[in-house]
Amino acid sequence: MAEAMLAVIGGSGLYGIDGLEEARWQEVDTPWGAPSDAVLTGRFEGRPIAFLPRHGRGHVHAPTDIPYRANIDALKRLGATHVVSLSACGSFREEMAPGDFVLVDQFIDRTVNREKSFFSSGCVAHVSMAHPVCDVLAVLAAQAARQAGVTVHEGGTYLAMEGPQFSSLAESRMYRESWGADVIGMTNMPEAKLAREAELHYATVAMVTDYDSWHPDHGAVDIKVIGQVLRANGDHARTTVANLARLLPRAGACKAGCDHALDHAIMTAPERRDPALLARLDAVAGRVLR
Ligand SMILES: CSC[C@H]1O[C@H](OP(=O)(O)O)[C@H](O)[C@@H]1O
Ligand SMILES: Nc1ncnc2[nH]cnc12
Repeated sequence: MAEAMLAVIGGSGLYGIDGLEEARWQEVDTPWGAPSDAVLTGRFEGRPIAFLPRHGRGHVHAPTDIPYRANIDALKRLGATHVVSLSACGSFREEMAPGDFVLVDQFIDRTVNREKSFFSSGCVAHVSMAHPVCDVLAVLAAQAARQAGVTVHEGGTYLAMEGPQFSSLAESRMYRESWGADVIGMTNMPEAKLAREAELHYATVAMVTDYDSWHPDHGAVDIKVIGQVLRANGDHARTTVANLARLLPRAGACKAGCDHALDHAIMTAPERRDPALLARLDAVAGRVLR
């Protein structure tokens, strides 16, 4: 089995991490275009780690325009086996309060304007998304966040909306009351789908910044308040990453079978596959295509 390597995708407010040995920002070319930014690589207590700011340094990419495929391909190409997303989110639950972290275990994908798969005509594949999160990685991330002093909620459904505008009050109520969503954000889809196609273990640390717009005592979500919570959360997020890097070597096999998600997924007959598409799939699907 390949040595576990942690990659972190940093969301809003998290554009770098400190304390890496041999730290360097590395440009990575991918067949899917350029990633959001260069990737910060290095070692943490001797263990390899990669960090990619999802919106780019200086927050240049809107949720719709993030190059999700290039990001996942670049991390896989660098040798990552485990990807943790750190993401700001709104909360639909009273008990999931601003400052808390939620280890999401399900997603509802409401995004409509993004490239969602590495596969297409010429190499068709269907992976399972029944259990989109790596249970082993999520448990370790929860432990890492608790060690950092954060209130952690294990399990929750993340609704991914297109954005960039926040939800209306009617949408906020519908997601909360009828759809059973627990948190809301704009970026974890198609990221989680692509990580599964690339056979990466994936988990999300959803950092609650607000109560969206449903809460009678909190009024409408306010970007100024989100910014304040994100700044206050910065140290918790960075300590969680450091703790997780220490815990990761303990990761074993997961129930979702993340690292062999493509075992029976490709439908297109070998002789009918498009060589140009196969070439683009070298990193994400090389294990089953070689
Ligand atoms: C800054 S609030 C809205 C913005 O923050 C979240 O991004 P990320 O998941 O990268 O932390 C949310 O999804 C929106 O893109
Ligand atoms: N309420 C909210 N809706 C969507 N994305 C968010 N990111 C942080 N808070 C959010």
